[in-house]
Amino acid sequence: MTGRVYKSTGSWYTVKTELGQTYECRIKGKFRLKDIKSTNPIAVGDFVEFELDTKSDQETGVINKIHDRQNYIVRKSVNLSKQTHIIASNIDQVFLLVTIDNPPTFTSFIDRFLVTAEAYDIKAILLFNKIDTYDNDTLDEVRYLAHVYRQIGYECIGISAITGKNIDKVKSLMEGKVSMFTGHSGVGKSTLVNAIEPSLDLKTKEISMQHMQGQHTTTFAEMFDLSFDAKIIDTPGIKGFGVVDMEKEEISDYFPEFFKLKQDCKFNNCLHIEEPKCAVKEALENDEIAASRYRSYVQIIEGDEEHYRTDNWNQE
Ligand SMILES: Nc1nc2c(ncn2[C@@H]2O[C@H](COP(=O)(O)OP(=O)(O)OP(=O)(O)O)[C@@H](O)[C@H]2O)c(=O)[nH]1
Ligand SMILES: [Zn+2]
Repeated sequence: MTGRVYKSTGSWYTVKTELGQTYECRIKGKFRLKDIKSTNPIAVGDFVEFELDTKSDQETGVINKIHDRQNYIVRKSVNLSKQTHIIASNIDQVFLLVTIDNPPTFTSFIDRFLVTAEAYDIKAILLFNKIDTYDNDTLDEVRYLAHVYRQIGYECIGISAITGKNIDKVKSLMEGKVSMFTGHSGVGKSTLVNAIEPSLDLKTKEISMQHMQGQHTTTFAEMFDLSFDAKIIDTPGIKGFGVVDMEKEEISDYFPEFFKLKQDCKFNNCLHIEEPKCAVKEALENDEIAASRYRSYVQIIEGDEEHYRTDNWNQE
């Protein structure tokens, strides 16, 4: 039978068939995946083949095949260096919640997120939340940022998880798809998910607090079916959106507006930093590329993590 993994607790996987039946499944014997050094062979979101285990009293299943993944997000495993933990797979889109203040979301953070989404090959959408609280200047800032990111090709929506403004738009984007939500603590992720599906009580907060208190709770991603043909993957206790190792040379490929210009740079291995006749820098000088995007790019290239975290320059 074919099914999809909704939950994993280490040795057992909750698998749901197309008909909506769920089975607790195990993996039989050694299960290796080529090319991925992973601590877990099967992740939430995976499509798998399984057989019912007739020997046991309860109806359980044995997974014997995993379908190729469209994409997947990973976390570095704490103990085993070079090994990664696959958090979830086959994700159609990820929504980044952005607030201008309370808490502030800087463009450096947005751009890091977008680079990661590009590297993972997952569609990213920006949701500017709490617009019910903004004065005119702050709304101008939202409009400016939305303009910058729309120009690059990212969908941007101003929303309020409290008043319900544009929640219908978010819901219609979610139809027929698997979505994730991310953003700084306090941007309104729980409030938004609650506005989208009031009956769904995600455990995000509870579990991440246990996590912080140092209890040995291992947290796992989980997929939920919503009432309107949409799925959400919740990743309790997992900060951010995973990590991708990138070579310096490939970073600009994940800035779509830079990538488009790359062929016009004099050097085909141009890093768009010091090189002469660089199409990206020319575009920057002509205001065809946002200065904040270029700054984010340079920060990532320099790998200046400390600077990135403490950075609080204003978005223009
Ligand atoms: N005015 C207003 N307040 C909001 C909105 N969305 C969320 N909030 C408030 O912002 C605070 C944080 O919201 P949460 O939904 O808990 O934020 P979160 O992103 O889930 O936070 P973490 O669980 O820490 O990651 C709460 O007090 C919410 O009521 C909004 O659209 N407008
Ligand atoms: Zn260049």
